[in-house]
Amino acid sequence: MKAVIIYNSLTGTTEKAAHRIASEVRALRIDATPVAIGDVDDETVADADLVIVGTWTDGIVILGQKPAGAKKLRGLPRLDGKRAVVYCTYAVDPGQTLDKLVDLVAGLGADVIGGFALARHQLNDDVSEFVDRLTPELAV
Ligand SMILES: Cc1cc2nc3c(=O)[nH]c(=O)nc-3n(C[C@H](O)[C@H](O)[C@H](O)COP(=O)(O)O)c2cc1C
Repeated sequence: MKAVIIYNSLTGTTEKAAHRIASEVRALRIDATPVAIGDVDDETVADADLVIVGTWTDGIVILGQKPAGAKKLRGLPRLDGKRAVVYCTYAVDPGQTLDKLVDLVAGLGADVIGGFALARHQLNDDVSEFVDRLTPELAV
């Protein structure tokens, strides 16, 4: 099992989450690599069994929230036949960001098996809960 964590980060929170997810997943003896969205190429996803995609919440605090970098995300390599999990980080309220991110990544052809919104003020706790929820899927 090999997992890749693709992150889109502006100020570092989503990147930090990606690295923390990677280290928690590695603690389960599963290969996990964080990759910034700008560094992703076809090879990054080719041999991944699970693709985790994370971005930050962009909106007007509690209105019109959406996944940041949608254009970049839509430009990722196709994920046909891949299982994927998504996450967004947020400050106050992610609104529909996660659902929109699920749709976006499903649009790349992935089978999206779950998603999680991570609050930036309790990032470590939320990452732990996220990885706990993910653990049964990682055993497959
Ligand atoms: C332009 C902009 C708009 C944002 N809009 C929202 C929002 O509508 N709701 C929210 O909860 N957080 C919002 N945030 C906060 C970010 O989603 C949050 O801080 C996130 O963790 C930042 O991730 P990053 O450090 O990886 O860029 C916004 C941040 C920016 C810069």
